[in-house]
Amino acid sequence: MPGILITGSTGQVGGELVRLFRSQNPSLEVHAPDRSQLDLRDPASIRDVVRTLLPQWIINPAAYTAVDRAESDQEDAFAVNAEAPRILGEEAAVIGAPVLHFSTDYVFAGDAERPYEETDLAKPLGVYGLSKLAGERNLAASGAAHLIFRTSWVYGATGKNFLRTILRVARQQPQMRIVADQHGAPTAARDLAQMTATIVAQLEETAGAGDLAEAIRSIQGIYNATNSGDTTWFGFAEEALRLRRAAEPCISFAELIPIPTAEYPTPARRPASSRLSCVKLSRTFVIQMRPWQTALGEVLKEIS
Ligand SMILES: NC(=O)C1=CN([C@@H]2O[C@H](COP(=O)(O)OP(=O)(O)OC[C@H]3O[C@@H](n4cnc5c(N)ncnc54)[C@H](OP(=O)(O)O)[C@@H]3O)[C@@H](O)[C@H]2O)C=CC1
Ligand SMILES: Cc1cn([C@H]2C[C@H](O)[C@@H](COP(=O)(O)OP(=O)(O)O[C@H]3O[C@@H](C)C(=O)[C@@H](O)[C@H]3O)O2)c(=O)[nH]c1=O
Ligand SMILES: [Mg+2]
Repeated sequence: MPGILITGSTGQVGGELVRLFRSQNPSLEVHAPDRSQLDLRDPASIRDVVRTLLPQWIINPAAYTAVDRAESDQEDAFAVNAEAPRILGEEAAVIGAPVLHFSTDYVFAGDAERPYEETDLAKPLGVYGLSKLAGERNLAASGAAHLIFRTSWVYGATGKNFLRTILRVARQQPQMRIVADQHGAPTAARDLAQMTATIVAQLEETAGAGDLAEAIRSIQGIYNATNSGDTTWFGFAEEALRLRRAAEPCISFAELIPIPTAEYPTPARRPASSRLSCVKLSRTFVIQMRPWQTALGEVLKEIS
């Protein structure tokens, strides 16, 4: 039965997308194959799944997201982040299904003094960013109607993310050293899913009985999509612990110590400023993303 194909459903954004689409419209077929049913490192597996399911939409939040590990695992990072979007795009083009894809602020070098716009020059500092940039370009060249959402610093109540690391370690250690000179926008996975569902509904409405892929082509391309406002990793951790302390006054949490990036060496370099301007998104789709603090407060209520 036709419907939506969502990759990466065990991940943060994929999980939220599956939950949201299933709850919004129980009669919609939501196909959410896991890695055992759809291995994105394997082009034959991708082609097989798309040709069998013939979805009306393909949403691809799956990715190789281990930023540091990617430095020594280029092959897998590029297979999942660069080649899979190409193959998905090629198959989507054949069946006329639009592809909604996710990318990252880490495509930028991070030396800009203002928020990056979609047309700014991308110049990744590491393998993860390079592989994601290649994925954007491969999808764009595939012939599929597509939207690429560049987002940043994704977190949720479950999964592997900075917020959950901070909350865990802050109960175990007296002090935590957190970089305070990398700037960006924390973005809730659920807000990205909500945004995606809103856009899908708008586009279906616009297309009406006409061709969905054709309706998308005139606006296809890259869209920055983050919660609004910005902070540093230190500021993000500080706000999370401030809210936690208010909710759990009897528990003692680590003291946070702001440090420069140079004092937190990692295999992959990260951008100093990867703030993204979301003006294009809000103009095109009439979407206003919430402030990151509001989203954080909501997500924290779900974490015990
Ligand atoms: N996390 C972040 O901070 C940011 C993420 N993004 C982008 O947003 C999107 C969503 O990220 P997020 O939800 O956080 O990612 P997660 O790391 O939470 O989830 C990644 C998903 O991809 C799946 N996956 C990875 N490799 C394969 C494979 N070979 N075959 C099949 N599935 C695979 C994982 O499956 P499994 O569980 O089996 O490993 C998992 O379901 C991605 O495109 C990411 O690049 C952009 C900016 C920030
Ligand atoms: C855990 C920890 C991290 N840090 C620093 C390291 C790094 O500079 C920054 C963030 O660390 P993390 O490794 O959690 O986050 P990182 O893996 O860099 O997160 C990135 O993931 C990919 C997928 C993206 O697309 C990006 O938008 C971004 O969210 O915080 C500290 O300073 N102290 C700490 O205790
Ligand atoms: Mg990480």
